[in-house]
Amino acid sequence: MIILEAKNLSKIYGQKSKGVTYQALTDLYLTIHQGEFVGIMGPSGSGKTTLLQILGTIDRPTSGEIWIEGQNVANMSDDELADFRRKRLGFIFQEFYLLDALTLKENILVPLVLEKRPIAEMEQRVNELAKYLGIDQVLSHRPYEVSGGQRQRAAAARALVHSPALILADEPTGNLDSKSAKSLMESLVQLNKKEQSTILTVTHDPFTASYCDRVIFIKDGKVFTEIRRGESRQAFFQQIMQVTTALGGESYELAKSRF
Ligand SMILES: Nc1ncnc2c1ncn2[C@@H]1O[C@H](COP(=O)(O)OP(=O)(O)OP(=O)(O)O)[C@@H](O)[C@H]1O
Repeated sequence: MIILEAKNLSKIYGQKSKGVTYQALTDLYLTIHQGEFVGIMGPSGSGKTTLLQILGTIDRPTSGEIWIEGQNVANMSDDELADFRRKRLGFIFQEFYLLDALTLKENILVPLVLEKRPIAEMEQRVNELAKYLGIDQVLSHRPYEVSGGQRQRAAAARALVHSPALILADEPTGNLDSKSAKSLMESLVQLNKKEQSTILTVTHDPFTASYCDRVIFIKDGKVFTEIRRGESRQAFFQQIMQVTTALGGESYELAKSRF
């Protein structure tokens, strides 16, 4: 089943009347199926964050269509979008955006409370996710009382708690050390398999991307190429490195040493 379909997507920043415009996305097409774990990579400035924000309905495209679960979100009003975003999407950012005044458990519960779900159901769901993500022992702690890796696991649990149609992540491992990054990605893969959740993540890190089923490379606001993972994650990592090198950009010597 197709969860997300973007057609002919373009984004122009700035105002034509002022003569200062920048075309960040050009006629981009993208299809994501249910249960897929997809990475988006590309050089700095290629349009990755712009794409994620538009797919996440945080920003609007200049033209084109975005269908999520069969609904054209580009046609929705701001109020409809806010409702749709809250109910059907989940977000994980590089900065964890947890509320310091709340415990991890309360932070994770926020999306369910907003949906007014029954308390017993909420408890069960949070405990189940926390166990999967290995944070069940620290649920009563506040964000500043746990490690960065645990904070990001809590943020992942919050993104998943209401079983959204699509989870959008922007550099989820960007603030994590390599060990925490590895275990976060392993947990996300496990959850993705178990819950058939659909995850789309922007990353500049080939190691993080190697956990995805498919990686789409963006260049100059268009899809440059895409590659799919076979049996071996290590072989996929090498492929990702090759495309990244072909596209130009940073050196990833450090990433290599993580296997
Ligand atoms: N609000 C804005 N107004 C004008 N130009 C913008 C705006 N936001 C982004 N851009 C430009 O659009 C292009 C794409 O930006 P975007 O942040 O999507 O790239 P990116 O691939 O995520 O880059 P990075 O890897 O460095 O985060 C860049 O050239 C950027 O300068």
